[in-house]
Amino acid sequence: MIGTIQSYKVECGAMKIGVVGCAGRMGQMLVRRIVATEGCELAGGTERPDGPAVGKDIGTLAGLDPVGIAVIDDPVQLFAHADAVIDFSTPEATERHAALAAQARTVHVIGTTGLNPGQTEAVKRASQYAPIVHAPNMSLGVNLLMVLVEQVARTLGPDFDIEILEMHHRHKVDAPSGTSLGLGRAAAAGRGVDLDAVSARIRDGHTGPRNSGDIGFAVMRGGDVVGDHTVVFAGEGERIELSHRANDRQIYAVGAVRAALWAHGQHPGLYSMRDVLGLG
Ligand SMILES: NC(=O)C1=CN([C@@H]2O[C@H](COP(=O)(O)OP(=O)(O)OC[C@H]3O[C@@H](n4cnc5c(N)ncnc54)[C@H](OP(=O)(O)O)[C@@H]3O)[C@@H](O)[C@H]2O)C=CC1
Ligand SMILES: O=C(O)C1=N[C@H](C(=O)O)C[C@H](O)C1
Repeated sequence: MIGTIQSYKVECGAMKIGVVGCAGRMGQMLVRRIVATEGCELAGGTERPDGPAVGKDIGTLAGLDPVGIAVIDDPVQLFAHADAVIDFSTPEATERHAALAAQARTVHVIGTTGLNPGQTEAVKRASQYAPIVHAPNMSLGVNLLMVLVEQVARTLGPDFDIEILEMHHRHKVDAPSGTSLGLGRAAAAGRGVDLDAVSARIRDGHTGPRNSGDIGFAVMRGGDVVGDHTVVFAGEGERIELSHRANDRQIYAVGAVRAALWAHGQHPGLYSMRDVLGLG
C-alpha cells in the first residue's frame, strides 16, 4: 500500500470528493473538474496496486500544477476519508468500491459501464447503506435524449422499427456502450416491453428478415471519437433519427460532480441521472 490522504483544500467546509481510477481518461477530467468547482475539495485518488501512477501527484497527472496529494492504491482509505467518491474505472473494481461505499456510508457516483448482472446486483445491494448514483452517461444532453426516446417510442408504437447506433474511440472495451443499452431501455419502456426480450445485438450471415418488435444495436469503434449515439425510428416512407454527439469528455465530469453534490445528504438508495437532473 502506498501513500496517505491529505486533502487539497479549495475552501473551508467544502465537500470532499475522491476519484478512483484518477489517472484514466475520465479520472483526469474529474480531478480537473473537482479542483475547479466551488464547494468541492479534492480528497484524493486511487489507481490499482502496481499501477504506474501510484505515488505520483494527482494534479500533475491531470495536467495541473501539483496539488500535493499522491495517488494511492488503497480505496479503503479513500472511502473512509471522502464525503463522495466518483468511479469511472472497471466493472470488477466498481463492484468492490460499492461494498466500500456501503461500509463507510460514503456517496458513490458510478459512471463505469459494462457491468454484468451480478455486478449490477452488488451495486444495488450496496445502495441499501449509501446513496449511489449509477448512470451509463452523466451528460445533460444524453439524459434528455433518453427522455425523448421514451416519449417517441411510446407515441410511434410498433410500426416503427428501432435501431440504436453508436461510435466510440478505439480504446473502449465494452460493447454496446452503456449509453446505447440505456437508450434501448428507454425505448423499451416507451413500448412497455422488456429490453432483454427484444434486443438484437448481433447480426451476421443469413439472418432472415428483421423480427418485428426487435430493438437493434450497431457498434463502431475507431480513432478518438468521444461518443456518438443515434436512435433511428424507421417506418414505411419516413424515418426519425435522434442523435447526440459528445465532443469533449468534460460533459461527463460536469455531470458526475453535479451528481456527487446532489447525492450528499440524500438517503441511502440507488439513484439515476434523471433523479439528479430532475428529469422525472
Ligand atoms: N457514465 C459516463 O458518463 C461515462 C462512462 N465512462 C465509462 O467509464 C469507464 C472508464 O472509462 P475511461 O476513463 O475511458 O477508461 P480508462 O481505462 O482511461 O480509465 C480507467 C482507470 O481506472 C483504473 N483502474 C483499473 N482498475 C482499478 C482499480 N482496481 N482501482 C483503481 N483504479 C483502477 C485504470 O488503470 P489501468 O489502466 O492501469 O488498468 C484506469 O486508469 C468505462 O467503463 C467507460 O465506459 C466513460 C465516459 C463517460
Ligand atoms: O467509454 C467511453 O468513452 C464512454 N462510455 C460510456 C458508455 O459506455 O456509454 C459513456 C460515453 O458514451 C463514453
